[in-house]
Amino acid sequence: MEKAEIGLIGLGTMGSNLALNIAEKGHRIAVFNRTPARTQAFVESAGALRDMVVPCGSIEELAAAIRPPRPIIIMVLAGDPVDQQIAALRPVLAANDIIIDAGNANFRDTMRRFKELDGSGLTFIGMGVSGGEEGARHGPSIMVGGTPESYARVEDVLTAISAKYKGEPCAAWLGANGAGHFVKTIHNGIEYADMQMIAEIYGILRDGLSMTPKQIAPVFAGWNKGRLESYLIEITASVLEADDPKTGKPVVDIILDRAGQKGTGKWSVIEAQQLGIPATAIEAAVAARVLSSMKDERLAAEKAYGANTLKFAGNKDEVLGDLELALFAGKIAAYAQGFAVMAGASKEFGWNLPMPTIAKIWRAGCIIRSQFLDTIAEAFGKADPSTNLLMVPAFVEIMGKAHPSLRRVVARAAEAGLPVPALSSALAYFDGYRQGRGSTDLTQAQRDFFGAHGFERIDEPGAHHGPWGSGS
Ligand SMILES: NC(=O)C1=CN([C@@H]2O[C@H](COP(=O)(O)OP(=O)(O)OC[C@H]3O[C@@H](n4cnc5c(N)ncnc54)[C@H](OP(=O)(O)O)[C@@H]3O)[C@@H](O)[C@H]2O)C=CC1
Ligand SMILES: O=C(CO)[C@H](O)[C@H](O)COP(=O)(O)O
Repeated sequence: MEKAEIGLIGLGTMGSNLALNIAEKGHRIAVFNRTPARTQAFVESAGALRDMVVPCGSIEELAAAIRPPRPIIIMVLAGDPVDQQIAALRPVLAANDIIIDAGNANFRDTMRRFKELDGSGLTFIGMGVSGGEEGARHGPSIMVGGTPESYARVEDVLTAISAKYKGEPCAAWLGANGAGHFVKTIHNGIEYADMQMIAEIYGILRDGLSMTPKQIAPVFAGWNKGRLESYLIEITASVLEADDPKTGKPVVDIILDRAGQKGTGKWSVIEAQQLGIPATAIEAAVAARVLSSMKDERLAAEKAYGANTLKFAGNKDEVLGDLELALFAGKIAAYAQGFAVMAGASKEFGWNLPMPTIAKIWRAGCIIRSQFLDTIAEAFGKADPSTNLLMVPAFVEIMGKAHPSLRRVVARAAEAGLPVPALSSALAYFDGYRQGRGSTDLTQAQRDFFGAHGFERIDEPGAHHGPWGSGS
């Protein structure tokens, strides 16, 4: 039988769809899954692409089915399963073969795997893939980390299977070793913030304005025709329209309000903290998921304090206008934070991350795809990529007009007792960022008072101490 050009391990949601996408683009693919029944089911579902797929019952069979040098994609759960698959592959592979981890790996694991494979003759690529099931099948956004030479060897396949934005492939080499997985992690961190802010606006519409899901759906659908146009806003409208076949109720009304998470949001926040870069909207989004998981405690607290019955103040049409602009302003702050974290990591790890390219390959295929990313790509194309998005001229103008709405929404939500942690964090970040003289002069004085840590003066260089005497 004709050898396959590429291999793939892991036929779950992402792997099976990615394999069909690769096959559809004319690349014969050998596949292996730990549980053989899944391989069988995959082959049966391949339809017209069946002839392009070579099912394998073992790793040895997989290696033998591919034409060397063999590129093999690992698409299994992140963490130990990836190490297990690498360990299983090593004895059956030869020099110049390429192992590509395409799952949501922690970039620190990716860095370690690069080191472990160094000198083995094997090439490693850490590759972030976004777009969920549909994206994997018809065109994801692909973020590659590794050497430019190893990318060159798989570039044709990756660009062929990737999403296209006005004909441009949404796949790119972003830097050495862990760069691709780091960028994917921050993509997901931004995704968390985006989703949380949308959920907060939905909460205001539902609880503050007493609107039903069917009434809220067209609001989001309308917003999707303007500056908020994005995949997440689009699916929000679809989700709110959907009914539960069992009860006939809107699906959202029967879904338990306990959000899951697999780790990438948390890693974004940990890395932001490690780098000393504020990512407060992402942090608030992760914390909101954690708080949501404490359902029993929340129910007990509602009993203790009483259910909130306050309504959101203001004329409905004006409020809807404010909510739309507030969401946009919050989104700008969250993206500013995400890009700032990537700029910090780029410096720290010597990646030289191409910010305009990152914005470009996020314009289609991925979960946070939006029109807005085209504006970011254009803005970063004209500015130093380490500039905070809030200081890029195009965004100074946009944010200047949008922040009063964010302020009104956060203030009214606070008065109505409606939690808007990501929106309010975004606002506080913006206000803190644009405040020339803040209030940490007092923090510095306190630190010096109790710990003799010293402070800088506004009128003299050097380290100074306050006149506290032995008050500490
Ligand atoms: N779902 C999504 O929207 C996205 C997911 N990702 C990432 O892609 C990766 C795969 O996710 P997804 O396809 O959703 O996951 P699924 O749960 O659908 O599939 C998991 C796959 O991993 C395999 N697997 C699990 N543990 C092991 C192990 N110890 N050894 C070998 N194989 C193992 C499973 O094999 P078996 O059949 O034997 O259980 C299965 O093929 C993850 O890293 C995920 O974070 C990235 C982008 C989007
Ligand atoms: O990578 C993805 C989307 O881009 C995956 O869907 C991921 O699982 C989302 O993260 P979480 O499960 O933590 O919400």
